[in-house]
Amino acid sequence: MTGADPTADGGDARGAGGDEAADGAGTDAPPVVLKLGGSLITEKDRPETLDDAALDAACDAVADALAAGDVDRLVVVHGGGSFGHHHASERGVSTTDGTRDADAVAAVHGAMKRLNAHVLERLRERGVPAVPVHPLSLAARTEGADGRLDLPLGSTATLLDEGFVPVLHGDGVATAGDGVTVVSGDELVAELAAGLAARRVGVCSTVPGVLDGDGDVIDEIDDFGAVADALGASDATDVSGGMAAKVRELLDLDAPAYVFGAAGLAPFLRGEGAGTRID
Ligand SMILES: Nc1ncnc2c1ncn2[C@@H]1O[C@H](COP(=O)(O)OP(=O)(O)OP(=O)(O)O)[C@@H](O)[C@H]1O
Ligand SMILES: C=C(C)CCOP(=O)(O)O
Repeated sequence: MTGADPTADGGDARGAGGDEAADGAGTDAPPVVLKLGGSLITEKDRPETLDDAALDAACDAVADALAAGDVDRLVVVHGGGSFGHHHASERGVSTTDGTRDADAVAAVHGAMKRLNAHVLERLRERGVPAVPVHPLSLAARTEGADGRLDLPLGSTATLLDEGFVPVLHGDGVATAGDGVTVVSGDELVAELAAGLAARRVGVCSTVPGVLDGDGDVIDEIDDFGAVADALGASDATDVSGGMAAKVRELLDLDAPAYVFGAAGLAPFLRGEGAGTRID
């Protein structure tokens, strides 16, 4: 495996559910946390529209990596794309602006569950033992502009121990003093990486990495200030801060994190570097 991360575990494949999942259960190797960006797996500017080819390719890469034993324990998170962001934006809900309208919460959460069901189905079709974890039912945010996210991880950790691939998603989140706000997939990635002591973190989006002012991929980022000028919001409907918010979240982690495009997914899962390394 050329250029492999020396910490890659090369453990048992868990490419299928049932007995194979049970056989793989009980290891406590640190997991890999992977976010599939909503920009990647949906057509972000067309409400509730999947990017079929991109989603299929991403699910192929995940299934292949598990079957080959390149990754043992894997947690997948996906973003909102044209499912969550569209509904949240229409209702004026974001990571900082909450709603007390139950219909608005149902619209955002319902859309994210529909996207989650598509992701789960395509992973399971490929033999990946993927099961859903819905953050709205688990998490809470404390009050104020710097509200802290509390994401209990017992369910995700136990699913991992039992040989499953938990699949979380950006969602609504109960927020003290503000009803329900949006929790982004990037925030979830950060919580999962810290709480599960992740080995590596990958964020797969539509860009080949974090781009500098000339449009070239930045190899490595270890300081927000040094790249802040180049970091913008998303170029599509997005209520959670785009690339700038992503880099902020990833810089706080202990685990090495990578931001890459579709072509970087298989190398990342093999334990190689991809796109921009953030640490
Ligand atoms: N310096 C930069 N380098 C790379 N992308 C950038 C930069 N500045 C802004 N962006 C935008 O950030 C987008 C990626 O962030 P975005 O939040 O849309 O991705 P995602 O995580 O795939 O989607 P989602 O939030 O739906 O999960 C890129 O498509 C690009 O438009
Ligand atoms: C808009 C919603 C509900 C999810 C946002 O998650 P993200 O796409 O990871 O920013």
